[in-house]
Amino acid sequence: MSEDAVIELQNVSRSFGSTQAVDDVSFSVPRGSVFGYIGPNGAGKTTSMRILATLEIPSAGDARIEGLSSVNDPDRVRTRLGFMPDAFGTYRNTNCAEYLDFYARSHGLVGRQRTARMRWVMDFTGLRPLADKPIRGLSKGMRQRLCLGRALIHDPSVLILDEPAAGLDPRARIELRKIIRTLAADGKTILVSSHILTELAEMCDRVGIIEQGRLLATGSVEEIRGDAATHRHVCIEVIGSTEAAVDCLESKDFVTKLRIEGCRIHVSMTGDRDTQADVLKELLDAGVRILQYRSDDQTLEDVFLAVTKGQVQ
Ligand SMILES: Nc1ncnc2c1ncn2[C@@H]1O[C@H](COP(=O)(O)OP(=O)(O)OP(=O)(O)O)[C@@H](O)[C@H]1O
Repeated sequence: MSEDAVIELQNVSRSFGSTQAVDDVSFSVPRGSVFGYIGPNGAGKTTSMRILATLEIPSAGDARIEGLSSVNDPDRVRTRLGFMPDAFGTYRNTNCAEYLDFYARSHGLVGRQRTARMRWVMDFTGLRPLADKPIRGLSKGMRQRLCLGRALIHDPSVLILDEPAAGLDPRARIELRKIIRTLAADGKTILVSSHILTELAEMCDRVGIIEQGRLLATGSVEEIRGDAATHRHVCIEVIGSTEAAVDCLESKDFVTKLRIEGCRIHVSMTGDRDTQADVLKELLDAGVRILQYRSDDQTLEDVFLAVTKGQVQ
């Protein structure tokens, strides 16, 4: 296990008949951080999360939670792990308090310990006013909170949350984001999947992009933005005439487009971060006086579209 890796997939593969749901995926998540798992429908997110959560056996590779194998040591893994599935079944006449109490008992919590834990979860998730409400009467947002409460009831150190923001309104999403950050600040290690890419950008320390079972990129949002781009957009503001800068830029065949706006030049080019840095050096060497040289930022959606091919299986 790599040092400090609390959640770890090691060359995990899983196939269902001819479908390769997860194909040699490896990544690790250090303690107290949030890792976002992004991918289109059918990419393999749920399958890999279920493998970590001891609910699925990989065809190859291993999944580890705090160094324990989800495959060989599932009982011990379950004590440390809270899993929030993308869909959860409930008994419709059960109320929130009964539901949480059932899971608290299943985890072996007794007496004052169980009462204290129930109280904490109700307060943390904001469910206390709804304690006596039957689950069938809960809104989508409140059901998600209940499901998160269930995952938290035994105070696990690791959380795996499969699409927790799906179907939530904007306010509920913001609240969920805050809850996840609070849990991470409290030392919990969290793996969260989503289609809502901008959500993950703000909530995650690192992200992984998966498509057709293969992990295409991992890193901080900034790193992925930089590495994924094969097209770069730069805005250069010069002092005085733009002529020398334009001459220099036009001599480069990787520069695909120039647009001049007063003393600003908007440049599109093919290449990586090194290319972008080389252009700055060449402009300075050519005597161009540069006031500003900045990337026109890519959104996480742009990155996602650049990295994935839109293939589904
Ligand atoms: N039990 C199963 N039997 C057969 N095929 C399965 C099974 N579970 C998953 N698959 C297939 O494996 C692939 C990956 O599915 P998975 O649910 O892991 O993707 P996902 O990224 O979570 O997708 P979504 O965002 O739509 O939930 C899909 O092609 C799916 O149809």
